Amino acid sequence: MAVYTHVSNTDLKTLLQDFDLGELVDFKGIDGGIENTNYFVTLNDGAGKHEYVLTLFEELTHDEMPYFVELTTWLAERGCPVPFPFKDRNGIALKALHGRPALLQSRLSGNHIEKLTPEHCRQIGAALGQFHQAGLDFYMQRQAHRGVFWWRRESQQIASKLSDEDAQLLRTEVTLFEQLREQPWNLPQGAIHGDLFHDNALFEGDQLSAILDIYNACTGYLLYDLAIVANDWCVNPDGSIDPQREQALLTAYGEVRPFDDNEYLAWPQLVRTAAMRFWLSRLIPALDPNSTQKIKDPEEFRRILLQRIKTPAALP
Ligand SMILES: Nc1ncnc2c1ncn2[C@@H]1O[C@H](COP(=O)(O)OP(=O)(O)OP(=O)(O)O)[C@@H](O)[C@H]1O
Ligand SMILES: N[C@@H](CCO)C(=O)O
Repeated sequence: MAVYTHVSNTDLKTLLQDFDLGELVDFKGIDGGIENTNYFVTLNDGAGKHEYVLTLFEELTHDEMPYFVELTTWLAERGCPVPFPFKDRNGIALKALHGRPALLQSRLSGNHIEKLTPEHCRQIGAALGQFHQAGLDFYMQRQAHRGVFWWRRESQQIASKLSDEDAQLLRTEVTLFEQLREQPWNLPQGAIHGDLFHDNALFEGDQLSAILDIYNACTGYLLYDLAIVANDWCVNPDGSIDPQREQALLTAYGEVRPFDDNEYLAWPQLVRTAAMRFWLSRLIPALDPNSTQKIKDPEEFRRILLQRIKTPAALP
């Protein structure tokens, strides 16, 4: 379960003294997630009970947090269904608990979807288009934590633990992305989510109600963000792509933010780069005997990468 840092009743009551949100009724650690510690928190403000989420950040530092506080507030104000942090009575959202950055956020309603349909993909495509449009004039920048510099370094460090074939596959993808960056394509960039897997979305019935876990957000190619979504939302368990779901995703996204000409050229590589990035981030803890992180299967993304190489992707 993803409670890495234990929060006691007293910790929480002390934190809540800074806010005017009500009395603590209940709180409970959340099972899902692998990076951060999350608790559902119930408060009573006298008029009734309200639900919140307390997140303690296990990897991000205090210095990195203002980007996320500002971005989530910015996006929520522009109608994106993202949780936003509450400010205490001094106007401060960013708190600290057990030395970790902590935020008390809105709890959004809805459930995770297990069986993805073209309609779910259409909705997430439109919502990601809206997210990117809303973020275009966002005033802060952040370099990706697991971006080009990270995968260049990590792919070299891990190579000795891989088969020659896999090490070569990683090297090739890192090089191909570097070649893409050198093209004079001027691909649209902005604030991207960076990890919009379907387990980071909630649906109320069949309506998208929340986009969660924005803490991989950074400044990057908008199309790369869409590639991350396509590789998770539109893929079958064997790594093959479901063309109907992918068509629904890309068409809905393109209706909100029409693609630039050069994005058509970049797409076949960006879906490969996105598959490589998650293959690598899953390989690192899986091959580290001392890792305390919950392990997700790296093979899934190796299969997707091979599939994307075998059948080059195309934007509609
Ligand atoms: N604001 C929220 N509203 C409703 N549910 C939430 C909220 N925040 C978190 N959750 C629930 O907690 C789960 C874990 O949260 P989250 O995905 O942010 O954790 P994480 O460890 O940061 O994630 P990841 O494994 O994707 O890195 C979510 O999948 C969701 O079920
Ligand atoms: N969504 C990521 C984990 C969180 O960053 C994965 O499935 O590998």
